[in-house]
Amino acid sequence: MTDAPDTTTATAGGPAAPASGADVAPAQPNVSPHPYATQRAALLAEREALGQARRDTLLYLDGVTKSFDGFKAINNLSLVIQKGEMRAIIGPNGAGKTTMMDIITGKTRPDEGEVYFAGDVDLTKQDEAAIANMGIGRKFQKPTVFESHTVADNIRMSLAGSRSIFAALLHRDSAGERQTVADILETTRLTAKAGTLAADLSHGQKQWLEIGMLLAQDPELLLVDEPVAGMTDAETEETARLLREIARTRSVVVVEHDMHFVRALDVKVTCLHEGSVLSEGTLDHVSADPRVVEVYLGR
Ligand SMILES: Nc1ncnc2c1ncn2[C@@H]1O[C@H](COP(=O)(O)OP(=O)(O)OP(=O)(O)O)[C@@H](O)[C@H]1O
Repeated sequence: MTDAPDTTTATAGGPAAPASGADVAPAQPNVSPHPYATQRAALLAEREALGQARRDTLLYLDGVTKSFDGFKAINNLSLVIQKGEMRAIIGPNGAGKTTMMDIITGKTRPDEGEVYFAGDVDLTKQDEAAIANMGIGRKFQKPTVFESHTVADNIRMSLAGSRSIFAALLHRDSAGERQTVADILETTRLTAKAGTLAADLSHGQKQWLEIGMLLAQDPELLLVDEPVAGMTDAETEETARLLREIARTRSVVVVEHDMHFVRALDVKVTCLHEGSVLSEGTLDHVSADPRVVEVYLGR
């Protein structure tokens, strides 16, 4: 039998007293705990430490697997995003980036593994609407704005929450709402375009507007899929600045292939491959990883 840590303190010649001193504990013989009890205590302590690590994170994926017709699109994927962190996700086509986002947002259910938000919320048990309501916003690659409405109205409609779009347009804004819209327009570089129809924006400005519409829902975590695809170089640079500003108050996960943009983000990078994390760290570290060069950057 191995020595086990004794959880009691023996008094000289007498029975054990509780370590914390106080008032309870009837007299007990001073015996070591059964080895199984010791193992169980160690297991519980380990679980408690894991639970604590999970509770300190905003997004926690562990051992996540998802197969489509026997093909593992996500394969034992583990990924942790801290509160207030921005993370860039890179990786070759088919690496599982979109499927990972689908799992986080409840569009796809994993076959195995844990997916937790804000410590304790098991996302695998929530549907898409509930996940959006609890503060996870997603921007797809193609912007979907209301083209026949002004930029400001697009943001007001997203602020409206449970109001219908029609009601939102008739609704008289409170001073607080006007300020929020103004702040979002400023963050998304669209103040001068507030009265412009969304249809008349450039592609890059439409992407920013959609980011603004997400911000109007006040998400704690933003998932952004290839935001700079099709943007000019100037728009790409501005998008990096814009996302860095947003990430001062929220967590952001950005999937992107444009390495100039990823460098401008200047954040930790995760490279996915065949549904798992292939490499993780600074962009310099990840791009110097021979495995990343082989499957992605060297192509
Ligand atoms: N609904 C589905 N049914 C069958 N296979 C799927 C489905 N969704 C994804 N896959 C497969 O899973 C793998 C991962 O796809 P996924 O779209 O997640 O990759 P990705 O990293 O986002 O790629 P890309 O950079 O091209 O967008 C691919 O081989 C894809 O064909």
